[in-house]
Amino acid sequence: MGCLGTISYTFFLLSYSSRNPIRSGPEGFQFSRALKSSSRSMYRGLSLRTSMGEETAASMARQDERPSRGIECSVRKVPHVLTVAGSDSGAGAGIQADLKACGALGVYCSTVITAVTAQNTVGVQGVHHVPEEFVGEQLKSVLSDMHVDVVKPLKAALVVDPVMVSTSGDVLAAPSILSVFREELLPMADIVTPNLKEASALLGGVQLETVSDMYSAAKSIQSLGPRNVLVKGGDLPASKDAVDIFFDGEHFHELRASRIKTCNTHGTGCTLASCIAAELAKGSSMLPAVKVAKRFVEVALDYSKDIIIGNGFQGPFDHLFKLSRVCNSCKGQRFKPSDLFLYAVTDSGMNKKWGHSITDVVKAAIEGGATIVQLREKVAETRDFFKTAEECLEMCRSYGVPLLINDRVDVALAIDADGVHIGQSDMPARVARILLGPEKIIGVSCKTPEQAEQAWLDGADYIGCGGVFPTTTKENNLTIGLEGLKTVCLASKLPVVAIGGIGVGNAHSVMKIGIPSLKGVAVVSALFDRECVTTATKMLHSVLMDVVSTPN
Ligand SMILES: Cc1ncc(COP(=O)(O)OP(=O)(O)O)c(N)n1
Ligand SMILES: Cc1nc(C(=O)O)sc1CCOP(=O)(O)O
Ligand SMILES: [Mg+2]
Repeated sequence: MGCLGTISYTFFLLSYSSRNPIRSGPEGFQFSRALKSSSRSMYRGLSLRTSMGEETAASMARQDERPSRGIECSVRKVPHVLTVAGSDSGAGAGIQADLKACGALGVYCSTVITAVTAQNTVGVQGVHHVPEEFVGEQLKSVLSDMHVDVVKPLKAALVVDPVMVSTSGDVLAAPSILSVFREELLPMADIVTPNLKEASALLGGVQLETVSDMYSAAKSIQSLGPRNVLVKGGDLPASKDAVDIFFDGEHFHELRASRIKTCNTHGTGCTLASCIAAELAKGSSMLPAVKVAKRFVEVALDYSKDIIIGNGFQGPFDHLFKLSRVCNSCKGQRFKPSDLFLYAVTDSGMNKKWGHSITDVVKAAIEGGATIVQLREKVAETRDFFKTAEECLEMCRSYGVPLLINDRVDVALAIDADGVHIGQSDMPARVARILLGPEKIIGVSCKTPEQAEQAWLDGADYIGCGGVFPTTTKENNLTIGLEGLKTVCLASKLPVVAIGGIGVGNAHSVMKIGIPSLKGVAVVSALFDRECVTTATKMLHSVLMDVVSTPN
């Protein structure tokens, strides 16, 4: 593919309030003027509303003037990215990548199209530029309607993805674009995300061949004006990992991801920049946004490494790698969040104390109302654990109750259990997902919103959140309290089960926090450190039923 002339860069303009940002970005050299005038007017609009007081009141009044849609509804703000970019008919990059990446990260994305390309996995066959005035018109349409949802804009941010040389080495920009980047865009940017070739071009053609060169490049590019720089080292020769260098003007961060062996890398740059914008839209600060974005791309590539779409050298990947799994669960074939309602976690020490066999306590818990069982054997020999797990699986299957294995992905695989529960120091959830495949249930212990976000990205099905109360069952366990539980439940995109010191005396207070993602409680001693496990489980079940059947 040759130089595409006007398909010369993509940039994203992002302005946001704490919950409701707007991002936009143009693609095309001829578009820079339209962009500049549009962005100037956007900034004017924003600064008006930023000044609070009368202007904010006026903005809110305008919202109140919105025509009724005929339904009573409470207002819920949605993080909102506006992207201004070109269309890719092959749907791996450009606007299509932005839409998919934002959708996958739970962010609304509106679009202004600057060019329409005819392209596929082989290359770009044609480009049709949208006239500058019409690009401006699209911008105006979106912003004049949707800006009213931005009640408290705090600042504007600009993410610049300098699309000049693609990962496949295609030259996408005329040399003249360089001065536009250096003089106009970079000084405005909050972050710029060049790959190695683009970084080299921005710096007048310097050779970038080592990680140490990338550090110097990040520093030099930052001196051109952007607040943050991410030099992407995906093309670094002889590098085992995909190394990127992030520089915020003061500190460097070397971000590493495993290098996925796949040809399906078309659109990784667009996707990374979209994900950064989406995370910023959700209120993240820059470095965490970059980390989530990098991880998203790594996981998406891994999920898509074997897919075949098109006959060319560089295929697209599946941004919505979650979709097939969501659909499966809709069909009820695998995990149901309601299974977390009364989650029984076994303990061999307690069984020994009461002279119970593990199969007996699992049966007793299920007969008392347990909706899912986890075998948590911390001291058993592998051979014994395997045998016990096989017996318990047979028991659980006969009742239609899922059986998960604590920590031991190997044992889960060996007996074909329904899934695993893993903690922050166990096998990484993304690796467990790869080993177990898309159908098995994976739960991850999380104490913070960041861990919950990561669990979601890693392909987990639910999170276990605790310790809600102090417990003697797990040594040195940090207690996060009901407040900590609330914070994680509010942030989690996955269903949550609360754990730690929960029993008949306090289960009510846990479930009453009333956050929809909280689906139940996971319990060890209140079920198994008892003479009669069935009675103990029935009592807890009845407390939980009271909560769900009592109106607020
Ligand atoms: C449902 C549930 N939530 C949390 C945990 C704790 O898992 P982890 O942090 O890995 O600690 P151990 O259980 O392995 O000691 C859990 N097991 N189940
Ligand atoms: C296994 C476990 N994980 C926890 C966490 O906080 O992640 S607390 C815990 C022990 C829960 O036992 P009990 O119900 O007896 O308090
Ligand atoms: Mg564990």
